[in-house]
Amino acid sequence: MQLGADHVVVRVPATSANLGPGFDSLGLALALYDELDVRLVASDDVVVEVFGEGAGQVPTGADHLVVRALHHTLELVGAPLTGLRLTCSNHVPHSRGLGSSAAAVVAGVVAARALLADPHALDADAVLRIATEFEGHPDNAAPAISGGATVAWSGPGGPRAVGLELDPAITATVLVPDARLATSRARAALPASVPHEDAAYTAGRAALLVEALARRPELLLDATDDRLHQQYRAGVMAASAELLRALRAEGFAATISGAGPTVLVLTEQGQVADLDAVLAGLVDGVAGWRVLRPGIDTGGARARRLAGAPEPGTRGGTMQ
Ligand SMILES: Nc1ncnc2c1ncn2[C@@H]1O[C@H](COP(=O)(O)OP(=O)(O)OP(=O)(O)O)[C@@H](O)[C@H]1O
Ligand SMILES: N[C@@H](CCO)C(=O)O
Repeated sequence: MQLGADHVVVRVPATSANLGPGFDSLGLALALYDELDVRLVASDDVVVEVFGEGAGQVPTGADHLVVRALHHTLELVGAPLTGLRLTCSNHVPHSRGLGSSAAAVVAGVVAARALLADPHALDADAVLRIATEFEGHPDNAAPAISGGATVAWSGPGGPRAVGLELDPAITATVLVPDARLATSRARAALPASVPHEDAAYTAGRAALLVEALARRPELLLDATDDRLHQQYRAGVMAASAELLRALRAEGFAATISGAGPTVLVLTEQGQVADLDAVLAGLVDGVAGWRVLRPGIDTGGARARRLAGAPEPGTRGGTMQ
């Protein structure tokens, strides 16, 4: 496969995975973005500049996660590997449960796709498959690719995802602590098995959540309850677990976002003032917490060619 462009820009959203009972399957894209500028250079050099989240912390050479995903994708389709200059303007907080690693990987894959002479060689399923190789589970990558709310699953043919209906009244509030937690550490806190009763309880809530998201937001509190992961992770994110408990006791559909420690609260637009009043007593002025209300992203990852061959449609792709 030949390259068809030498300069692309990419925008990819943050994501919140699990949404309570949908462990490793449900996810929601948030309008908080990493923006990247990728230029191929004539040498083999890889130079990465990072502004915002991750600056001074992530690698700045070929081992940068975006570059690894980009090179891996080019290699998969038999395209030549060249040096590049990558500039990242990041707004997705790292290691907080907002899908920063999935955003980086999806950005690398869609950037590689946009560089190809035939970007249609990789459809949205292929992007999800490659991203899942890096992530290990598809729940963040799926909404990062398509936007909106998604349910993702893996079968014999690899990972797949479908978009879910989302009531436009649903609003996402994210409570982001300063404290970081690596996904690997949160996953290590999970037990090898859970009681059948808890699995059945959680499966029922996940099914209900699909309806609550689509048409019945008044059911979000019940629908976001989980017994598979949050209780086991409380020990590695005590402050988030306590905030979650307090918000749910007040009637708000709070969940741990992804592997934590960010807390996601889903409300109807009309409940936002009530939520803010409760948050004023819980986190406002408490050192180390940021309250964000980013809106829900509906477009997913986008890549745009700035030079090279004629520009084909290089959106992150829609899923069936
Ligand atoms: N934009 C980025 N550029 C380079 N590396 C990144 C980027 N974003 C994340 N990473 C790498 O991924 C790590 C965070 O991944 P991790 O899976 O632990 O958390 P997360 O993806 O932010 O949260 P979650 O998976 O729970 O939503 C960072 O420490 C960094 O090494
Ligand atoms: N489903 C994943 C999301 C974080 O990557 C977890 O909770 O571990």
